[in-house]
Amino acid sequence: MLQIAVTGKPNVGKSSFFNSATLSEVEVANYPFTTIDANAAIAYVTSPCPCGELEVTCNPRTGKCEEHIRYIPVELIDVAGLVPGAHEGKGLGNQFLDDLSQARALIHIIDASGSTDAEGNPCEAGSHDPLDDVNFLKGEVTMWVYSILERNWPRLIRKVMSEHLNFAKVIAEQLSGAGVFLDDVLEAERSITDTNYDKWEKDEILDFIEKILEHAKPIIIVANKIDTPTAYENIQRLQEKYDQVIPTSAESELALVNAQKAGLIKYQSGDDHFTIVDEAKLSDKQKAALMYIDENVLKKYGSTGIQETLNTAVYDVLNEIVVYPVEDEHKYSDQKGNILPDALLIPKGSNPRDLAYCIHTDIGEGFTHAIDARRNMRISSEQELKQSDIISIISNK
Ligand SMILES: Nc1nc2c(ncn2[C@@H]2O[C@H](COP(=O)(O)OP(=O)(O)OP(=O)(O)O)[C@@H](O)[C@H]2O)c(=O)[nH]1
Repeated sequence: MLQIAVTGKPNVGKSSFFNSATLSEVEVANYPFTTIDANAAIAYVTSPCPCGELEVTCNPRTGKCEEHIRYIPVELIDVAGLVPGAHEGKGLGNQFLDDLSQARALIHIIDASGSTDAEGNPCEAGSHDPLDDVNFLKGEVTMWVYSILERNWPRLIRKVMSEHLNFAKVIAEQLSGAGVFLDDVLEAERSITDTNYDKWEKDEILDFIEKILEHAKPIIIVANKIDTPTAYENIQRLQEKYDQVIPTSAESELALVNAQKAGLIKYQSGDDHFTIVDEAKLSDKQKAALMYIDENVLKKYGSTGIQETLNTAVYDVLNEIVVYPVEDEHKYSDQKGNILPDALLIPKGSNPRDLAYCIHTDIGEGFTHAIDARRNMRISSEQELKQSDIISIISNK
C-alpha cells in the first residue's frame, strides 16, 4: 500500500492531522514530543466511483463507497521528533528519518498561526514566522541522505570508475534503505553536467541529493491552524512564495469527524459545509464550536483541507490514477459477483500489463490481453490507462 508520512516540527498539529485523517487515537498535547514513535494507520483518498454513472451498487473489498465517492486506502505514518538540527542528533535525533524512509511523499505540516517557535515550543500567536519553517525539512532529509553517501563516496566512485559500473545504479543501491529507487537517481542524473564524480565537492553532492529527493520524497506544504486569527496573512504570504500550500485545520476536522461519528451532524471529509442533525442534542458549547468552524474555516477556506491534502499528495504530487480491475467485464464484477470490488492506485502512464503485475506477479506473467469493460473492447497491452478505467485482465495463469 502506498505510504505517506505526516511530519513537521513538534506542536504544529501532526497528531491532530493524523488522527483526523485516520480516526485513531494517538495522544494530542500542547508540548513538544507528545508523539515519540512512528504511528501508522489507514487514511483514504477519494475519487468519484463509476457505480454512479453505471447505475450499479458496488461492493468495495477495501475502503468504502459513500454517495458514489470511493474511499481508497493509503497508509499514513505519523513521524515525530523533527527539529532543526535533527540530523546532528538534536531533539530525538535521527530516529524520525528512518521512519521517513518507507514514505513515498512527505506531508510537511507547519503552524500557520505562528504560535510554535523554531524548536517546536508554544509561543505567543503570531510571534514566529512560519515562512522560516518551510525549508528545514528538505534540509534535514538532504543531510540525512548526505550522511549515508558521504562516508562511502570515495569508495563508491572508485568502484564505478574501475569496474565501469553504472553510476546511478551504484548510488541507488547505496540509498535503497532510505527508500530511494533507481528511477529517482536516473531522474536526477539527467541534470548532471559534470561527470567527474571523484572531483565533486560537498555542494555538488548536496545538489545531486536534492534532485534525487524531489523525485523520491516530494514534499507537500500544509499550513495548519487556519482557524486562528493570525493564520490568514501568513497563508497569503506562504502561497505567494510557494507554488502549492494547502491551508488546513486539523483540529476542526477532528471536531467535525467526531461530531459526525456521534450522529450530531452530517459531514463528509472534504465538504464545505455540515448539517446539524438535531439541534436539541447539541450543548451550547458544541453549537458555538461548530459555528466557529463554519465561519472561520469552511466558509473562509472551502474545507478543512485534510482530504484535499491527501488527494493532492496521491493524485497531483505522486501522479497516481485509480483503476478498477474486474473479472467479468459485462457485470463489472469479480467471479463471486462483487461489483467493482477493487479500486487500485497505480502510477499514471501504466498500461494493462503493468496493471496485471500490480494485481499479482502470476497474472502479469500470464497476461494475454485486456478488455476495457466500459466499451467492451479489447485494448492493446501498451495502451496508457486512464483515471477510472474499468479493466478486465485476461491471463493464462
Ligand atoms: N487552533 C488550532 N490548534 C491546533 C490545530 N491542530 C492542532 N492544534 C493544537 O496544537 C497543539 C499540538 O497538536 P498535536 O497534534 O499534538 O501536534 P504534534 O505536531 O503532533 O506535536 P508533537 O507530538 O509534539 O510532535 C495541540 O494543542 C492541538 O490542539 C488546528 O488546526 N487549529
